[in-house]
Amino acid sequence: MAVNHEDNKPVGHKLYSELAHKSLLRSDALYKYVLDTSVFPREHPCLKELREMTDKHPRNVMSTPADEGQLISMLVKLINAKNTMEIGVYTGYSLLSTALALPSDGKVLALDINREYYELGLPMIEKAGVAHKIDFREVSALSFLDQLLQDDNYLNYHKRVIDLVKVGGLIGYDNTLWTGSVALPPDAPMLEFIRGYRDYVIELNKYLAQDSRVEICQLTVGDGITLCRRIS
Ligand SMILES: C[S@@+](CC[C@H](N)C(=O)[O-])C[C@H]1O[C@@H](n2cnc3c(N)ncnc32)[C@H](O)[C@@H]1O
Repeated sequence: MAVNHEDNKPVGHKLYSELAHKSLLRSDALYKYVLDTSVFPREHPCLKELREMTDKHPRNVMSTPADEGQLISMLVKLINAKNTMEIGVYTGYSLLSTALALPSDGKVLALDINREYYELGLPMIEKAGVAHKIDFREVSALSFLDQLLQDDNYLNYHKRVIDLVKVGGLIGYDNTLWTGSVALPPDAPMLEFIRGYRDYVIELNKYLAQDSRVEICQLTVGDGITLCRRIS
């Protein structure tokens, strides 16, 4: 749900087509400035190719934006990550960002229920010379992580993933502001797919805020990313 911040009225999905991006930064000109100045000039050519290919895909709204890919790359390097996991690959923009940022012996376990999406981006991943770092599994992530859980909601991911991350390790949850809908009243008009997942996102955010095992930082990049650094 997009919100016009001047009069605080929801404007539905119109904003996506007008701005052609899903950043929470509601100034088209400012977002373009960020991309043109700091992101695109440094984007790896294979990431650029993957992004441009994905832009033509009918489900391109799912793709990780380039500024978020840049953030992921920086984080992977800052924490000297070696073993990472990506849940939800789509065509692989964040996966390729991660794989490029990892050392040559680094690994990404990449989980998605749809191999076809992954295969769309695979030629660019191979061209970038990082396919050897990726272990792709076509699985439903929760059943892969823990056969016991039935309910595919966001909080259940946290309950599994936290045990897989060492103290000092980092988890990044994407879409935690869910196009801004988390701050709207429940009866506000919003797209069905936004409403359908909104409560799960709110539940995750509340849980993370009180989870003493992690230090958290809510970023307003892309659709909202919550960084969780495991501290105990
Ligand atoms: C928002 S997209 C991910 C975007 C991706 N990180 C990128 O860089 O473009 C969500 C992905 O999650 C996958 N997915 C949905 N439910 C899943 C599940 N239960 N287990 C694994 N993958 C799932 C979808 O097939 C889709 O490719």
